[in-house]
Amino acid sequence: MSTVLQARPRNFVSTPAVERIARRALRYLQSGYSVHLRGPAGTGKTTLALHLADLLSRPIMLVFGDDEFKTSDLIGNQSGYTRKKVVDNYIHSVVKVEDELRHNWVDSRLTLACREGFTLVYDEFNRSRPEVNNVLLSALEEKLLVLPPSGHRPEYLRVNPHFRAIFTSNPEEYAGVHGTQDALLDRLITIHMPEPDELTQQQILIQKVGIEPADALMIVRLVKAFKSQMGNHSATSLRPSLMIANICHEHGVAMMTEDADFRDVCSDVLLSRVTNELSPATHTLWDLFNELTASADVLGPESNSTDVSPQPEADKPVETKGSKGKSTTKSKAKESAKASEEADEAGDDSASAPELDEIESSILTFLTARESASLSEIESELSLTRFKAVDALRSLVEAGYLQKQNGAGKPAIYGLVPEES
Ligand SMILES: Nc1ncnc2c1ncn2[C@@H]1O[C@H](COP(=O)(O)OP(=O)(O)OP(=O)(O)O)[C@@H](O)[C@H]1O
Repeated sequence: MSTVLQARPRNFVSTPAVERIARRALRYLQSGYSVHLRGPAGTGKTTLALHLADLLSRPIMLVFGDDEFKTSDLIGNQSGYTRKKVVDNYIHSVVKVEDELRHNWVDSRLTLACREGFTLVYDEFNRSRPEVNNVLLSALEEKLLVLPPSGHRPEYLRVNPHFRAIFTSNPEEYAGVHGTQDALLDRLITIHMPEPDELTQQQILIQKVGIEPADALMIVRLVKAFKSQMGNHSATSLRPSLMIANICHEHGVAMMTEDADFRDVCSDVLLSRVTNELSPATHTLWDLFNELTASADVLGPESNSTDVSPQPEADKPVETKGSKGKSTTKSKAKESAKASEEADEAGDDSASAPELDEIESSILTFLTARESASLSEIESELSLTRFKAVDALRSLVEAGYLQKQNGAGKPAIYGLVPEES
């Protein structure tokens, strides 16, 4: 017996890139064509296929390609017998016995889908041997499914007009994958599924795992950078990113490149996937951790001042932390106002107060209300990208508005520079 699947992919993430592919595929399906989603492992083909099948609002038959498959696994087979015995004893001296033995035919998923007009999702169909899939050729083109000869039922099944098929496949260079007959490809509309873009991967991590946008972005970038440096193009970074995010989220591991547990999780997930030698791969990963740590490591105490991105002279505060000790944010504001008044009186532009851009001002306003926050919190509250947040925080720390506190193994916290007593 075949079970009908009512699939509603949970947390399906639809970003503009996903939406575009989905719209294209849906258009073809609505016009009566079958669609083939092809791409490397982990690009979201199965998820999209089920989403599309769900959009078609018909029951779904899900089949997974398998090298061991026989045609009967697709269309059905004879299963057991029905015996019919008629004993006719109408005239007591004559007994007529009719004994009939019939094979029972059981539809498999393709036959059921064709008969009832369901949507067939044939996942990784090229893992089945090509000759097994031949039965699809007439079903897709002539809309006739050819069944094995039998004296008790028709050998041709007219395909229900609602029947649609969505195929997914990995490229042929993958292990365990067969070539596909041109005749079948010719009947399908093939859409190439590339690696999901950064935004899609980030959104999938946020929605499926429930982590902060900044953490999701950092993991996606780390995995992507590692994969590209290792020259690994056979799989996407989505699955390993999801694994790392899930494990860290469930076990309370700080998603920070300087955290030892985080590094362990990433190493276990990522290094097991590389075909390169382990030692250089480990070095590459460690270099990436350090690079990312450095890029998120906004200017700390004065000792890091060489790290500061240069600012135009006129924008620099009148008093810097290094020259006259720490000033408070409030007193800085007063200083700025005073400096600006003096400058107005003297007609001198050079002493004007440091100008804050929109992002810096919004961070200051946010921290005035919150007192302190981590980089991730600032990013997500103010919807900033990591680079914009880091740049703005660096400027604010350098200008003496903010201070950064590094906690061992915990995210750095930014807060207003306290009032001088
Ligand atoms: N649009 C999406 N929304 C939510 N989750 C997604 C989306 N796309 C992919 N995923 C998630 O990414 C992971 C990989 O997706 P999926 O299994 O669909 O990829 P695939 O291309 O079929 O991989 P394979 O070729 O290895 O079978 C899954 O955990 C899936 O839930």
